[in-house]
Amino acid sequence: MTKEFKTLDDFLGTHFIYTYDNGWEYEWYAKNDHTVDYRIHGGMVAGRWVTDQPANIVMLVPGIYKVAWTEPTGTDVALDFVPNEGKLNGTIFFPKWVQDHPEITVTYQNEHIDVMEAAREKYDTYPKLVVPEFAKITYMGDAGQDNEDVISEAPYASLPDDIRAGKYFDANYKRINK
Ligand SMILES: C=Cc1ccc(O)cc1
Repeated sequence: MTKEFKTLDDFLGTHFIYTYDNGWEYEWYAKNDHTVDYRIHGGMVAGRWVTDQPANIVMLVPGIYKVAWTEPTGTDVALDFVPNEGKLNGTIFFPKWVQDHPEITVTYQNEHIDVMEAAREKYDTYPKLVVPEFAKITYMGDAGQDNEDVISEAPYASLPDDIRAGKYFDANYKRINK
């Protein structure tokens, strides 16, 4: 995908894979102007995936986008995308309990919201773990808005490579092996 990002509409519906400078690999989709989906392929909570997370999504200046949300786990996230430069800056604010028990969050969160809410009550919030990192974008795809096929199964080892190799989506950005 080689388009130049200028407007908010250019950003909405875009599917990204990127690797943070600490080695953590994330896949993230701007589903619409108030919703994001993502899958985590590497790092402290690799294996976690989430759909339909409400988020605030704005364009700061042409081609630069800020996205922020708070999760049922109590984790807060702020991402600044500069897609024309192939990079972003993300800060993740983890409650202490996620650092202590990451395995609780490694699941399809949508089916376990009650588990996240119980854990955030049971365990400590502070001190938070703040992870501020730049990331390099390794894939961008024009999935269109509200495409339920983009993030629609659990992460597995070769998934980012399959997407980058063009083996995962057809010409209409639907999953090939469903
Ligand atoms: C905790 C979620 C999360 C999703 C995407 C990203 O880049 C960082 C954090």
